[in-house]
Amino acid sequence: MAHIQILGTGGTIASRSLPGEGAVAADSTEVLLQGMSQPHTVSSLDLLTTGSYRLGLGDLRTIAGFVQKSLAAPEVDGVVVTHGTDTMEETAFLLDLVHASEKSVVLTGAQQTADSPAPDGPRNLELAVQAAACGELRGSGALIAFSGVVRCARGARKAHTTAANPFAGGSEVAHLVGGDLVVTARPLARRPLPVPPPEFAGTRVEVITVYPGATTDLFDFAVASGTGAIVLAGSGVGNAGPGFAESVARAVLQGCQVILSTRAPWGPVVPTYGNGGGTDLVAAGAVPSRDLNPFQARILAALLLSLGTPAEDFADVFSHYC
Ligand SMILES: NC(=O)C[C@H](N)C(=O)O
Repeated sequence: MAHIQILGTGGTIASRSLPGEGAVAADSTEVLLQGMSQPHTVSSLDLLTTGSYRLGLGDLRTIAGFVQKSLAAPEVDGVVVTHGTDTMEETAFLLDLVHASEKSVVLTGAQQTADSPAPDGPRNLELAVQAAACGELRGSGALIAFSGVVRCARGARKAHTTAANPFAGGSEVAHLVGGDLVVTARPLARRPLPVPPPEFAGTRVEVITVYPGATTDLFDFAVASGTGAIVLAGSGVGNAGPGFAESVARAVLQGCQVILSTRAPWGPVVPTYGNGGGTDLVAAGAVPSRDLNPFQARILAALLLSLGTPAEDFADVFSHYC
């Protein structure tokens, strides 16, 4: 029997529909745990009670701090974070980047509110506790457990708005077979980064997407208004239209880091094309995000900036973690 620390942050798993107000996070983790059957002991703490679409980087830092403290407690064998699904991939990836324990941290949530006729929260929470307690999954870092599947935080994204399992990507490490958790893979371990310092909360990293006819106005405005970095969600393997390579070069000269990611949902950034494409964007100083989607690339960039990574080392350090 293991002891699992549950940290609540809200999301649909904790939400109830209020007449005229829509679904709002309301339930404490105590309430989520009522009637849950599992063989492990649990303790719970409510950090936040909010939809994940309202979270800021300061909230992600708070969550990371409590996760770290919980993992360090000798009586705790694993940690579960209940969280909205909208931005779970960001929090999960931050937790993975700073994860420095053999114990697992497992994020879960729900697609149906707690007061819906068929809530999925209780069985997702049971799965998350099972995964956090699973000895075979030790050393796997931050994981997302949802709808019978446990996957790595790195590479996971909310890929469907309403499906029972909205997550795709992120290597699958385990799944349920008739109530048993079958472990199928182990993720690569990377050297953990330090937990976010207070500066993380105020670090600005904007995501700008390209599309046919996109001007550089938003990009240039972000640079002029002092953003620390921009993630450019390019087309395909990482391309952008007229003017972007010049804007990237100007941004980098002014000390704004530029990350080249892709608006395509899957696949790596592979600088290939000239005439303003990825080859020119990288020559202008953009750092390819490889397999990281724009939103996880943004979290890595914000963490590195907040840690005071020197501008001349940024590309190397970023490339090491993407
Ligand atoms: N399914 C969910 O949890 C979505 C919710 N809007 C949230 O991210 O908080």
